[in-house]
Amino acid sequence: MRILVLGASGQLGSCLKKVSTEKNITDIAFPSEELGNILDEELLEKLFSSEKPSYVINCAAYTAVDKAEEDQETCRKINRDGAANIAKACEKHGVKLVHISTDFVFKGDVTGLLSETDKAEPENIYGLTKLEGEAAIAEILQEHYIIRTSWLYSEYGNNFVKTMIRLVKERDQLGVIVDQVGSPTYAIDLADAILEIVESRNESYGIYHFSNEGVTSWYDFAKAIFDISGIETKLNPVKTSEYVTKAIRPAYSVMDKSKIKSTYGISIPYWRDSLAICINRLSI
Ligand SMILES: NC(=O)C1=CN([C@@H]2O[C@H](COP(=O)(O)OP(=O)(O)OC[C@H]3O[C@@H](n4cnc5c(N)ncnc54)[C@H](OP(=O)(O)O)[C@@H]3O)[C@@H](O)[C@H]2O)C=CC1
Ligand SMILES: Cc1cn([C@H]2C[C@H](O)[C@@H](COP(=O)(O)OP(=O)(O)O[C@H]3O[C@@H](C)C(=O)[C@@H](O)[C@H]3O)O2)c(=O)[nH]c1=O
Repeated sequence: MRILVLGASGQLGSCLKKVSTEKNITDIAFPSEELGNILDEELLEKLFSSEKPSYVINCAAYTAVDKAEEDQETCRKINRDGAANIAKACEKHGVKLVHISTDFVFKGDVTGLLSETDKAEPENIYGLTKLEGEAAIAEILQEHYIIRTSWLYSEYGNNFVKTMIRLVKERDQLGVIVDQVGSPTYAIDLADAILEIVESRNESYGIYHFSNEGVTSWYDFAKAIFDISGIETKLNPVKTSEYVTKAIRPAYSVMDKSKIKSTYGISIPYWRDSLAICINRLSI
């Protein structure tokens, strides 16, 4: 059962590399962006023909949320058209697709758990193009799993945890938004869940929500990062209205994970426990 990972050099791709090695999964390929450019249909055709995967895991995306507001065209090309190109290749070659999406497809005005069937109404270009990518896949390919996740971090790539640890060295105090609430996700835990789904061969296609257990604000997340790291700093809670960004972010995006847990028997760690593991690995 060969697995092909696209977007392999990003944060989640790197976590998939680490977790697949730990799980002793060897029939898996991680092509570079040069060989696996999702905007190049001919290249994808060659890759699918040579690798002959049973599953593709797509981690490739445009993830610069603020930049996307001014760079709509590129963002849409990657998040919508790129996703469609992969789905077309999967359909042609009889391949199952695991695609990753985001809590930013939601508006963030519901203070309850968001289920897979709740209305998605993105407030920013990144979220909108990710939702368009989901729709394109669903139209082209039946054999798809779309996993929406939120607030991804790990020891790899760019993320909030690494940004906080960098900024604290540069500034004597930090202001972090306290009125945006969600669930952080250790990308290693997500990689583990994705590989469990693939290895289960359970063909319950459709949309799933996955994050770590628990709920927090960006401010409380930052506080936990510094507490666990033993870093003392002056951390100020700020309101969204006081922290100007190009993109609007959901005020409340907490996803219900019962579907993925009951379908695949996945047990999900509490966010603070996974954060401690990540910080421990970062400081090794
Ligand atoms: N990061 C987060 O907080 C969250 C992410 N997600 C979703 O999870 C998935 C993985 O995210 P993450 O690993 O953090 O993101 P990264 O930005 O770390 O990784 C995305 C990768 O895709 C690559 N890429 C961009 N364009 C192409 C292309 N045309 N062909 C092939 N590869 C390309 C990027 O390369 P390059 O760097 O060269 O552009 C990068 O290596 C994405 O679908 C994202 O939308 C969902 C919720 C939260
Ligand atoms: C760096 C920084 C950020 N913030 C705020 C801005 C924002 O509301 C929040 C997180 O900022 P970041 O830019 O790190 O993260 P952001 O890019 O908004 O993260 C999102 O990325 C995309 C890809 C997703 O899919 C989402 O689930 C989510 O993880 O923290 C502060 O308040 N103070 C700071 O010093």
